[in-house]
Amino acid sequence: MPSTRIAFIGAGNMAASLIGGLRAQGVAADAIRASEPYAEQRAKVAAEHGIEVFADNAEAIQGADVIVLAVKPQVMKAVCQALAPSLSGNQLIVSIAAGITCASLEQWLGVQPLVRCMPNTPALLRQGVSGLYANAQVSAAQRTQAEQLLSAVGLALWLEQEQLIDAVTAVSGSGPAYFFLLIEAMTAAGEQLGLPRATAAQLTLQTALGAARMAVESDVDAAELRRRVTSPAGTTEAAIKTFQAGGFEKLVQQALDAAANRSAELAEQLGQ
Ligand SMILES: NC(=O)C1=CN([C@@H]2O[C@H](COP(=O)(O)OP(=O)(O)OC[C@H]3O[C@@H](n4cnc5c(N)ncnc54)[C@H](O)[C@@H]3O)[C@@H](O)[C@H]2O)C=CC1
Ligand SMILES: O=C(O)[C@@H]1CCC=N1
Repeated sequence: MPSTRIAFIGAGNMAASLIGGLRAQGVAADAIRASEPYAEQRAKVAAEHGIEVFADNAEAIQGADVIVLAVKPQVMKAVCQALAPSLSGNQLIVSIAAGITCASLEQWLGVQPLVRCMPNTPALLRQGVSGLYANAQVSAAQRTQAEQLLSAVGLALWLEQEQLIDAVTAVSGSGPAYFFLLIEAMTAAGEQLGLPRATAAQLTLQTALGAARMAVESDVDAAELRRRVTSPAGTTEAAIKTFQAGGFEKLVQQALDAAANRSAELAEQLGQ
């Protein structure tokens, strides 16, 4: 993104991941600014990425083509309302907040080109995935800018309907935590079976990595890969039958429904 100037409002985990991805792609430090109320966090992000980090949000957005809203959903209204008078009409706003709709952002900021998106924490390793939705004010050039921003840290997938952001949040936004939970549970179970904890952890982690890479790189789907591990009347079948007897698929659906519902609920609670 050679000539695009980007300002991040909030320099926490997700902003730092995005900034790291942009810098790794060769975006110049002086093309990126950020704002952050905590002095310690300002110093950390400035030192790590070589960018200027301001205490004042309005100062950070001066001259920016793209403004990334990376604060928690609960403070978004106050942040936007305070920022609104400092915006110039055609700056592209990219919000990464869970459960904050374009309608709310338009209400707080005025009508602006807006991209609402949902990234995830593997962005830190440039292995993230994001769903993006653009409102009608976003130009083709701004769509490209938003896509380049999110592509710097992983895959970026456009959505035709804003509502689908709730589903993206449930699948991939929160998704890393589900895999971490499985890693925690498998490590603990391996330890219960007598393995030293460190060995159980290594076996689990390398298996997760190997399985994910196989699923990504193979030309057959996950169901077929699973079938190939599962010998008739063997050990895998014994484990899979146990998962399924406990309602595994139904539980996963219920969990993702809960996440999507919470995203919609946040929009209700924090909106307008
Ligand atoms: N953590 C995750 O897995 C994901 C988070 N998100 C969204 O990203 C957003 C940020 O989340 P995180 O980076 O995890 O949180 P975080 O708490 O690490 O970062 C938020 C930052 O905003 C700063 N901040 C607070 N008040 C501010 C203000 N008035 N002006 C400017 N900055 C202010 C905080 O000091 C903090 O550094 C949230 O809206 C969340 O919904 C989206 C996808 C995944
Ligand atoms: O838990 C959350 O609300 C945020 C959004 C997706 C991941 N973390």
